[in-house]
Amino acid sequence: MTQAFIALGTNIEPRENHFIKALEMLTDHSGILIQKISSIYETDPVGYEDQEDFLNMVVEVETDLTAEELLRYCQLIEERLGRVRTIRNGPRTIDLDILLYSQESIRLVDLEIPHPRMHERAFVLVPLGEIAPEIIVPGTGESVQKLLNALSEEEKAGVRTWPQES
Ligand SMILES: Nc1ncnc2c1ncn2[C@@H]1O[C@H](COP(=O)(O)OP(=O)(O)OP(=O)(O)O)[C@@H](O)[C@H]1O
Ligand SMILES: Nc1nc2c(c(=O)[nH]1)N=C(CO)CN2
Repeated sequence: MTQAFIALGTNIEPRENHFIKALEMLTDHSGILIQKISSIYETDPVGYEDQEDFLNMVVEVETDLTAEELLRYCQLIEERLGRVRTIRNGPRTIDLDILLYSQESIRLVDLEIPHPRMHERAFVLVPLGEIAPEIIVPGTGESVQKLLNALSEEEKAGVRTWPQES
């Protein structure tokens, strides 16, 4: 079994429902065992900013799928939940990104692990840091906590616990 981390994001309502359905589909696969689930965070959109806020979270799994098989299954979940690709970085019902697959570095045409943009994204590092602060991100030689500490206060302020207390 291999330890892997998957980031989930959604910014089309019903956002929480998309997370529930995606987690159900991950649970349903006999080759995937969910180990840890982070809190859900509400996050300012990064990249393309003229869109609704996201919900983001990270799950740790143990899997006997290869990294490519895991990618295909994540893409099946995206398809089943009705994801339509329009604008780059634009709105989505659900996005599943494989962040880490054991301590492997993988560079294929359609799969790069560690996820190439994870170390600069507070919406990934905050939930990942909640469940796996000590994990080293291959290629950087740094722990998730260290990468998180390197982000600016402004970047971290774009990631808030959810639901918000009123
Ligand atoms: N680690 C990875 N996890 C998921 N998809 C990946 C990964 N590495 C490469 N990809 C590829 O990225 C392609 C584009 O993914 P997608 O449309 O979800 O991008 P995006 O979510 O808009 O942007 P980003 O990748 O910056 O989060 C997918 O078809 C997939 O093959
Ligand atoms: N806050 C936030 N911003 C994003 C997200 C995301 O999941 N959360 N995903 C993107 C492309 O994958 C682009 N921008």
